[in-house]
Amino acid sequence: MKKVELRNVCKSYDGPPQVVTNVNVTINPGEFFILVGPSGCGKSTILRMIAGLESITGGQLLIGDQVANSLMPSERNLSMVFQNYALYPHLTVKDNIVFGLHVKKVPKEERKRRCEEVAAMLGLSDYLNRKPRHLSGGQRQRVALARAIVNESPVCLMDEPLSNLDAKLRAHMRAEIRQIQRKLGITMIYVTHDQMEAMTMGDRIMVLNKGEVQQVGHPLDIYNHPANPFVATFIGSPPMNVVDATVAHNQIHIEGIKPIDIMDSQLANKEIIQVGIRPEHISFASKEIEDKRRNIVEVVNVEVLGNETVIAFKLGAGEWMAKWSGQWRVQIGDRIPLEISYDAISVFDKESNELIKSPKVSDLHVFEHEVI
Ligand SMILES: Nc1ncnc2c1ncn2[C@@H]1O[C@H](COP(=O)(O)OP(=O)(O)OP(=O)(O)O)[C@@H](O)[C@H]1O
Repeated sequence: MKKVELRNVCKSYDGPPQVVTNVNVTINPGEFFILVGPSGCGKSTILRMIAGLESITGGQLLIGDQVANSLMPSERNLSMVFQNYALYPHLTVKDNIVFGLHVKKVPKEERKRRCEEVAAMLGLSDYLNRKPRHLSGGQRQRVALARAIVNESPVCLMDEPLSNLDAKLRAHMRAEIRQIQRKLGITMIYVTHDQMEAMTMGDRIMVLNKGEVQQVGHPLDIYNHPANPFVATFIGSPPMNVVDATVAHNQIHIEGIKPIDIMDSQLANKEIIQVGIRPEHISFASKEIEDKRRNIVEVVNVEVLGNETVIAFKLGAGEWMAKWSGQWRVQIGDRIPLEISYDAISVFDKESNELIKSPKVSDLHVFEHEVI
């Protein structure tokens, strides 16, 4: 286990513009840390700088307590799993797994022991004499993982390792990678563009956009308190609905719905704001709800996801989405009553984009530790 620290790390290829700007973060020993963001935001570049496959143009990289900027990749004591697995096609699974140990001149008996151990852990024991072309995508992915683990490096880097797998296998491998990382206690730095993967796997997530860090935090903290509208709409599916609004007479005015009463003083001195609301925080407004809080909207699309229903509806000049648990018989063209309450919304500053107010989280369930 080792920590990895980036201090003001920057990267530009052949002069401006910078593709990575002033990244500051300390990744703790044994942590599962995720870099997530849209295509081209600089995730792979950061990972490759940590691996030593790309030079660092500014700032400092520390691995453990050692400044690593100018160390060769082989001197950094890291293992790496790439998107395309990068297996040697002419070598068997066994030889692929122990290739790095061979290079490091680990004795033969030790190589055999470690290979068998890791193969058993990943369900590869029956395939050790096969060539990669005779394996399925998931099995190849496991070989790449085995090759990274067998090195017993304290830090492992993964660049979109699951993107070539089908949805079911991807979900399975997510859990498997997470369990192995826990078991071995390695520090994991994992790149993905998939916010769901980031939410489900990471101890902490770093959200990037255009080479800049938007927010670093625990998945639920980011979900509940996104630092700005970019993070709010990137994390969560369907994304948070975000719209410009005005503040007047102690009410928030949003085009297409009735004014929302402001219940605290957080918005004093604001005239223009951005309001966000997660689809699951838009509620169905029953008849008992007073008229000034009921909004009748027109449904433009319905997606039934088993025990959840996603409803898209017109709002002002745009479209919003609501997500309700349970099964709802709603049709395109129906007019349905909704409530958007002050407690449910997020508010962002219009100029700085910073979060001013988060919704009240009412459905956080906490298990107390039980002694049996
Ligand atoms: N060798 C290179 N020369 C010039 N620009 C590059 C080079 N490699 C990457 N870039 C640019 O750097 C930026 C960040 O690329 P990077 O591959 O790190 O993004 P990413 O977030 O990993 O994207 P993706 O999810 O699509 O892999 C992009 O704008 C890309 O075009």
